[in-house]
Amino acid sequence: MSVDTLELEQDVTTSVPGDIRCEDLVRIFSGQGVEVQALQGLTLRVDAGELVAVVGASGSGKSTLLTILSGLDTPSAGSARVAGVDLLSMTAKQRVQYQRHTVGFVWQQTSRNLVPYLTAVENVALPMVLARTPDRERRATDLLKLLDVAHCADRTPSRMSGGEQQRVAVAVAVANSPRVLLADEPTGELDEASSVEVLEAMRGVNAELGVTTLIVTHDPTVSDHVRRTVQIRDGRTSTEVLRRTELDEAGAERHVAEEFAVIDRVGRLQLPSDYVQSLELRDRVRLALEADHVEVYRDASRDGHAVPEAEPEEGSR
Ligand SMILES: Nc1ncnc2c1ncn2[C@@H]1O[C@H](COP(=O)(O)OP(=O)(O)OP(=O)(O)O)[C@@H](O)[C@H]1O
Repeated sequence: MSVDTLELEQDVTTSVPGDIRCEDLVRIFSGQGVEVQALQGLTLRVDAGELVAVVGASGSGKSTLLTILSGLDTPSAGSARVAGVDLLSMTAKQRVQYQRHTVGFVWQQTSRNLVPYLTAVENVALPMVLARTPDRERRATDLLKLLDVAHCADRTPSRMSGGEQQRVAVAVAVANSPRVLLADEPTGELDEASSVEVLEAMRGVNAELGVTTLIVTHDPTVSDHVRRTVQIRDGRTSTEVLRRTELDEAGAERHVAEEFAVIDRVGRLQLPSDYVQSLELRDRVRLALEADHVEVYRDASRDGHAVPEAEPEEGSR
């Protein structure tokens, strides 16, 4: 389905760069004398209209980040802004507005996304009833078509597959034209084929509606469906994989994926653990600044070798 058949209320022209901006985000959970630092200075920027996946091992802080971005939890320190809204200083009333209009969510549990006794079209129309959006049924029908689940319009969730339920859930999440769509493990309960359908449907919604989309998952295959994948490790963004398509000499398309380390505002970066392990780096490393790159060396003094002298800086005595 093309965009012109779906009336868009999304005004992407008013979007400013950096629809999601988290800086030095910290979330500490404390209880029974134990403190857990779920987020340890996380920095993340997602521009308007981008589709980004956040991946990471269990316990790395993905859900904590998403719960904060959805306005259900507040960070202990740092800053978090979504579509210009400061999540640390929202009033209760602003929070309701934020959750109703600025962000849409898709949760892992299909049962959490849909009302079981309503049909698909009624589920999609429901958030629009609360927002008093006109022409609800037509928009709901158009969204179901966009998500390729028009055939489910009159079915209740129990008569749909898991993948169909999640695609209807995406339609519900974007019903009120949010600026940002957040999804927490949207394919967590699905088989591989259904997961691909849901991820492709989310990609379609991102492309057609221009809604900034963040998918949080532990499924590394999500990288095949998005152009940017951010890896969280120990409550911090560590690396990013950017994918692009280029033409080779014969004019054939090929997909290229490049991995980058994330560097924060003050210059901190985390080396990939396989680099650290393969060179047995620990405690400290020696850095050398070259014309267009930085070199990282194992601390030779630990190995009992003489430490090579650093080159004197030009102009120094
Ligand atoms: N309410 C809470 N109270 C105490 N600790 C918590 C709470 N929520 C999360 N944590 C801890 O914070 C850390 C990060 O948890 P989080 O759920 O964000 O990770 P995750 O990457 O989403 O993991 P998973 O993929 O298993 O869902 C974990 O060590 C977790 O045990």
